[in-house]
Amino acid sequence: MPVLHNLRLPTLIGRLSPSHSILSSLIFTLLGIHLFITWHSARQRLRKHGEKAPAAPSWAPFGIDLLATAVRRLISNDFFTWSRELLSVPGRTVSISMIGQDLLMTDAPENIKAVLSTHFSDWAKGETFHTIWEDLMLDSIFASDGALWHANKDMLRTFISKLRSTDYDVTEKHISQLFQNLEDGESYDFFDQIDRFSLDVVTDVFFGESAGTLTSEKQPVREAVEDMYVWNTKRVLLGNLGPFLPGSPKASGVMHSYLDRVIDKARATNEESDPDEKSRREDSMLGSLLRQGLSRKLIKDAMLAIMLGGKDPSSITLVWVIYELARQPEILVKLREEIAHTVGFAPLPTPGQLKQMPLLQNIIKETLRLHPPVGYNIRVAAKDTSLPTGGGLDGTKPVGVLKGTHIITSNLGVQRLHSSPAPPSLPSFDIFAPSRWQSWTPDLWTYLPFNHGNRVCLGRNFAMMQMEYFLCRIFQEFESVQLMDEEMDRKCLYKVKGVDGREERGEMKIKMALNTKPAGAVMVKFVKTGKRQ
Ligand code: HEM
Repeated sequence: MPVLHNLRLPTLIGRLSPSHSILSSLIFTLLGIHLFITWHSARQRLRKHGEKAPAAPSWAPFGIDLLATAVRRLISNDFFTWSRELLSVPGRTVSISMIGQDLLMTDAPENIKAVLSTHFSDWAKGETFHTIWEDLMLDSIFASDGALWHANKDMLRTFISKLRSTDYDVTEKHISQLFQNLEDGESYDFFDQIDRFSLDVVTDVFFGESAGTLTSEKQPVREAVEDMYVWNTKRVLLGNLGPFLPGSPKASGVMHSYLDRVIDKARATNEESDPDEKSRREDSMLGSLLRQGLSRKLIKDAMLAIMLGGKDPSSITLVWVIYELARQPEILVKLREEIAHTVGFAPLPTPGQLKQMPLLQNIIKETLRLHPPVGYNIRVAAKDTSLPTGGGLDGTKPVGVLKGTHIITSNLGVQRLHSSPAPPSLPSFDIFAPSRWQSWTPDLWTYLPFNHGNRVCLGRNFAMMQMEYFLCRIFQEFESVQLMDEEMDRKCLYKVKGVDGREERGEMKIKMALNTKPAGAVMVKFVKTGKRQ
């Protein structure tokens, strides 16, 4: 080693024999020819399908600067603003070249439609995504393609798509627990509470046994899921290099031992003392899968789909509803009037009554528009293909896409930037205004919180029922909700630089960790009737 260390490269080359020099020149020439042919044939293949999308500006070799910016903006919860800046090009589609890989990003409705629907079979979740998320998702529906995805979908659809009357009873049981947690006049991190509520409900409904997080101090499962969301989202940004970074074996272990415990308990507790409870357990998804004699692995795939799909997105939507209503209390006053007229404050709402509450429906629609929990989707091209628009100088030509190229479609972007100009009577698309829905119907592909196409959310009816029921119940119980701005400020959640350079309170930032959610704790205090503070 010390000998080699003392040799400089020119000295080393000078000492090579003539036959070695010829050989190395030959190798370099062949390598150069190979690279040229690969580049040329890729260009030809690309041209067959369309033009290039404009490139995101970059100055460093191999787009290292873009990677650094992506990671920095991700960590500072500023990814949405960055993606918006990048997408302000005529065709709303950019090509981002980082560490030797091309990534496309788009919020053009035509392109989103092509990826999710009209060219569905050209796109997949892909092997990279599967490998990165395997420690959390196994082979569940969220990480599978092709025949495996079809099998997962057929299995889950039976259980998720139809609502049962007992779902309301289970929801009510956990709402009562949540109210007990909230009514002591303290302030709470609302996401923490609502996320526990959602997990307890979905596990109770689909596994026949609640995770019981609303009543426990420690939250190992939720913390493990969050750890994996945050770390794996960063790995996803590295594209094909992401799988080379380690996963989170500890967090994954916590998750899997929880699932094992639930399965073992469900197998063991066939002799339930309460006959109603016993039959509800047997009717649950887990009860049914166990009766079918499916392998533990397949059962876990299904349980993970329920836990991941059923917990975060509904919790995120509800925390944004509460955040927005606390900032616009006049909307909450109107909502309570609607509740008073339709249900009253004492009886439990029926499914029919919930559907007859236009303001409640519009509040949910508007929240899902402004704050979609699945703000971005990622896919990879399964073959050479094209996107209908975004290529060429004016951004109107089809974009050619080579097999293996990843694409990020931005639901957040398209839902805040309607393709046609907003009528002057409508508020800006960046503002929370449920009233816009009284006179506005978006085009199909500009509003897709549950996605459209083949991979549309299987749990959307369940989610809508949960959110409608929850919001009606909480505002039957509580008259108002206050944002604890000072507590949030202390945690430095959403400070921005004001005009005079001093920090002031801005909009809550958006954190991207698989899903898109408030970057900081939404600290709230709920106030009961007659207890206004
Ligand atoms: C506000 C609540 C919800 C929103 C906004 C939402 C949104 C979405 C979106 C955008 C997708 C597509 C993801 C992708 O293509 O990668 C999806 C898929 C899915 N969702 Fe939801 N979801 C919600 C609630 C739920 C609930 C409560 C469940 C189950 C109980 C659920 C189960 C699923 C499943 C199983 C899929 C996979 C569909 C497939 O890949 O074929 N979701 N959801």
